[in-house]
Amino acid sequence: MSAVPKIELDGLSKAFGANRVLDGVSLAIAPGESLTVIGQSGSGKSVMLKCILGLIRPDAGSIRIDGEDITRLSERDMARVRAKFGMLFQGGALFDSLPVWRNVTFALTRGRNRSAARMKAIAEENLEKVGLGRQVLNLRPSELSGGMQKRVALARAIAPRPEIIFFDEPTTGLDPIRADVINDLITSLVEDLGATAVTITHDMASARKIAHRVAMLYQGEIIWCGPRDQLYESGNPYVDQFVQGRADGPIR
Ligand SMILES: Nc1ncnc2c1ncn2[C@@H]1O[C@H](COP(=O)(O)OP(=O)(O)OP(=O)(O)O)[C@@H](O)[C@H]1O
Repeated sequence: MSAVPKIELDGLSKAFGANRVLDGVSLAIAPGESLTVIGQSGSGKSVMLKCILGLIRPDAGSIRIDGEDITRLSERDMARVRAKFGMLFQGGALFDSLPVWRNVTFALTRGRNRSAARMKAIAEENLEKVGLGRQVLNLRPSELSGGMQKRVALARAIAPRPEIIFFDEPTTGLDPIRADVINDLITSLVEDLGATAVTITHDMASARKIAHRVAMLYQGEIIWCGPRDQLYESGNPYVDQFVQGRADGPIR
């Protein structure tokens, strides 16, 4: 790991009333690393992600991006940090009232008036990276298949060339073959862009394929973090039960 992690969480804690969701999460992610976060439903994966994105303020602990603690930044400074982030939302979250090219360039225009021809050219270039042709530029998202919509959402996430990309369950709802196509795309995009990637997933095949390392969140803490090829031989009974999807074991 290089001297300054791209993302560093230290003692991150967040409770909602009596519900202690994050209870001292510590994790360092190196520049260019792809990390996958696994854990049961309700274990706090999304809350962790929202803390990093600055959407939820943690109760304690620090979040460093390129060494800068972002937990107490003003909204204006947070906007500067957010410009480093790209996000692929669960379900794509495309705007159906806008054609594909406007969806892809959404973060680039941010309501400003930009040349449509220039934006279409950028959309085309990014769609090509995810294997879609110019024939989809003027279509509405609802005119595309689910797999194609995911690709458009991916093109939108990478269009601003973010330094850090967050993927929230990128393969959910896709058949295994399409899911694997998305896994390959994520792997090559992250490599191409040299981006740091954090992916939340319930899909173990995807976790193993796209991650350099996998971290498991359980009862508010990272209970295991290791290279993807050790996921099935972690020696940790909680991880074992989870990745094998067994009802029996220490997790109730
Ligand atoms: N804004 C909020 N207010 C109160 N409780 C919240 C809020 N956001 C999340 N929680 C609670 O935090 C816990 C963790 O939720 P979170 O969405 O992070 O789980 P998750 O691991 O992402 O689950 P899933 O895999 O099902 O998406 C849950 O008990 C949830 O009810």
